[in-house]
Amino acid sequence: MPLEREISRGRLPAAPATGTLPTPSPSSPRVRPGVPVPASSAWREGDDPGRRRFADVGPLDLEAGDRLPAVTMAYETWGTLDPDGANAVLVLHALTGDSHVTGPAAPGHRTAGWWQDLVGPGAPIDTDRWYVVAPNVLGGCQGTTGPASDAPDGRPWGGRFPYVTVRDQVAAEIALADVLGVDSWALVVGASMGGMRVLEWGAMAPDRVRALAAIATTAQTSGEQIAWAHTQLAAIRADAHFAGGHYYDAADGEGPHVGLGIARQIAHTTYRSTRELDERFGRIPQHGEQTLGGGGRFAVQSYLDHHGDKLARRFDANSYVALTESILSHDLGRDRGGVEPALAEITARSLVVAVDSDRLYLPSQSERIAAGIPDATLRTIHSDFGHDGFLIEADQLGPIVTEFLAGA
Ligand SMILES: CC(=O)SCCNC(=O)CCNC(=O)[C@H](O)C(C)(C)COP(=O)(O)OP(=O)(O)OC[C@H]1O[C@@H](n2cnc3c(N)ncnc32)[C@H](O)[C@@H]1OP(=O)(O)O
Ligand SMILES: N[C@@H](CCO)C(=O)O
Repeated sequence: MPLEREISRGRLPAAPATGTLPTPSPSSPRVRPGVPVPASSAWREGDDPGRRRFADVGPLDLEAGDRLPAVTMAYETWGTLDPDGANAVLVLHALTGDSHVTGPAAPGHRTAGWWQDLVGPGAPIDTDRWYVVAPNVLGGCQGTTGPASDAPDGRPWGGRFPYVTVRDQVAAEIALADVLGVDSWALVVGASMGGMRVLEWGAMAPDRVRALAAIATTAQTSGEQIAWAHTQLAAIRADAHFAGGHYYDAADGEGPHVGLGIARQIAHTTYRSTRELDERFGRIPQHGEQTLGGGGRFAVQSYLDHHGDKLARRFDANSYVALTESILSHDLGRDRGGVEPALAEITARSLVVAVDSDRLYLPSQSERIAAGIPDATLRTIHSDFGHDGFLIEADQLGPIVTEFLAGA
């Protein structure tokens, strides 16, 4: 995709005075733990694209020592599970993604699927062939148990939500696979934070992952990645409306939208490349704004304001904190003798994809993964857009995934 120079002309609408925080509101009939969902009951894309399903997967003992007494997983499926169960594909979303991988915007999903060009009928992950499952991550805010869910006392967990690790998130996804009756996945695929879970799937359940694809990710969160995350967490926690995570019942109805927006702005800068920000925006003033002593913004400031505001309207700050902390915890080598020994134990046929301009999840981190997994192929996407290349460069990622799946 060519680098565009288009600058939005519009000013943003004012941020809402009161919060409209998304809260999990499971409304579909629940799947009971241990009761497989018959393939024939899986809803087909187009039937009701906004309808998530929910599975109660029971209690979860967490790595850091706490216990979630009840976990609900929200998920969507496309396609039909073959009678032999051999065609199941698990798609794992990144930090602020959700289960809506593909399909049109619909109630509960304000936008079309985030991997629309990669997953769907006739797409590289062809839902006419594959039974695709996409859960919302543990700790998230799109239907799966997270900080906005009710604790046993009937009030939202809020700041009391326990620390969850990437391994806890995968443990919850393994429990979901049990509920769905999927014994082994033909492919587990994800990028960024989703890629961390992909690797943990390969390490935690090697007999249940026949192939994996880890995209724009790392086997171990680095010091620099922790540093970027730290300032994002600090921005949220410094917002007086955060109140230690106990803001759902705030008397003034306010949430920490400002802090969350700033966190997103920091993050979004790391998601894009130096070259893009310089060539696309450079020093151009935002349309109609005076930057030299006039209190106005450069276009890139307006762009970041836009992305910060947009996330603050659709995401829960407590989930952002919980998921960011899970990223901090990520270390495939923890209690496994180190990263290389852990990678060496992964038996799945593996695809590792780097984005060459990614300055957050560095190509060298993908190289390390590919060098460590015995049966791994490394491919590189060439992009002007940095880390977000995994979302933008479907025309490159698609053929790579198609080729990899051809060997399935
Ligand atoms: C698995 C997952 O990660 S799911 C989550 C994926 N979704 C997100 O991350 C949401 C945030 N969005 C993004 O990160 C990106 O938009 C992507 C990766 C989805 C797509 O990237 P691009 O197509 O390059 O979009 P880009 O970064 O240019 O953003 C476009 C937006 O910026 C706005 N914009 C561009 N320039 C300016 C400006 N000067 N001032 C204000 N707004 C601006 C556009 O109007 C557009 O707004 P809209 O998205 O509300 O329509
Ligand atoms: N845009 C992606 C980047 C993180 O990988 C997200 O928000 O999840």
